[in-house]
Amino acid sequence: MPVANDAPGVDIERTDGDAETGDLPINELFQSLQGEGRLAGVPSVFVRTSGCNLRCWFCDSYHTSWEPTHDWFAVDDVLGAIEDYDADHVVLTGGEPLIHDSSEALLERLADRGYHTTVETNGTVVPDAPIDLASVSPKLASSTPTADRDPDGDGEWADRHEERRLDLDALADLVDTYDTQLKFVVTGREDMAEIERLVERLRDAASARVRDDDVLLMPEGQTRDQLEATRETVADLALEFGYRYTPRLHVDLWNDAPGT
Ligand SMILES: C[S@@+](CC[C@H](N)C(=O)[O-])C[C@H]1O[C@@H](n2cnc3c(N)ncnc32)[C@H](O)[C@@H]1O
Ligand SMILES: Nc1nc2[nH]cc(C(=O)O)c2c(=O)[nH]1
Ligand code: SF4
Ligand SMILES: [Mg+2]
Repeated sequence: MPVANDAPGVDIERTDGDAETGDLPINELFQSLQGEGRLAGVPSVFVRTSGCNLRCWFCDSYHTSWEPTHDWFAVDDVLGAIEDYDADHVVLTGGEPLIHDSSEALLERLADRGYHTTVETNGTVVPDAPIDLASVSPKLASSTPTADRDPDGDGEWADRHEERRLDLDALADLVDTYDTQLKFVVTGREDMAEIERLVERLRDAASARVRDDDVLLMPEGQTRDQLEATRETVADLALEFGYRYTPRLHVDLWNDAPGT
């Protein structure tokens, strides 16, 4: 449900608020099967915040990054909307959910209520909040919106994206603080050298162990047709390098329609 257009099944009051008031900019809130990662297939409520500190050219949530749309909601009301569903798992995603301080308040409240929480994050921000699974997707060089790939113009985000996309200290902190999966969007074999180097550096920097099966390769693709073109290559790379493959179930099932 893009909450900016009437959201089916969710009846919460918009506020006039902003970050100052402790509200959250919400792009959509819906129930689906977790499509990615270790918990793929688990029914979950998804809370998608709006706004991101990066601009991946392939972002499948364009309306939270390149062209953000949202309404503001009080954390209590977001919690109420989640509780309207019969679910044990909540996935907080975006955009980049951890750029909002109020995401921490929401995570605290969800933990108090006994929900299992997954946070989908690009790994550049370390929160101070309880999280059951940190689903960290560090961004590779192949994500950078160079002029030829900028969906929105002439590459004006390329430098900022490049400067911000990897923060080894933040990644090590996340790995040391939370149960973490590292979920790389793979566009082709060219990405593997960077993944191997990053995993090695992270193993040196972090105290916690990073197992090969904590490293997930996810094919790039926003549509079934695009995935069709990348998934077999990426599955073969997972076999070759000994990492885990993750499907994108929601794309296979529903072609990544809004609210899925
Ligand atoms: C939209 S992001 C939101 C969370 C956070 N900003 C991040 O990037 O991890 C959710 C997940 O979708 C992945 N993703 C985004 N666009 C994709 C695409 N075109 N193909 C495959 N995965 C994609 C991201 O890497 C991340 O794992
Ligand atoms: N079904 C489904 N699973 C997902 N896992 C991570 C998602 C995300 O956008 O962060 C996502 C999503 O958008 N839909
Ligand atoms: S970090 Fe996540 S939300 Fe931000 S642009 Fe990249 S994929 Fe989209
Ligand atoms: Mg998604």
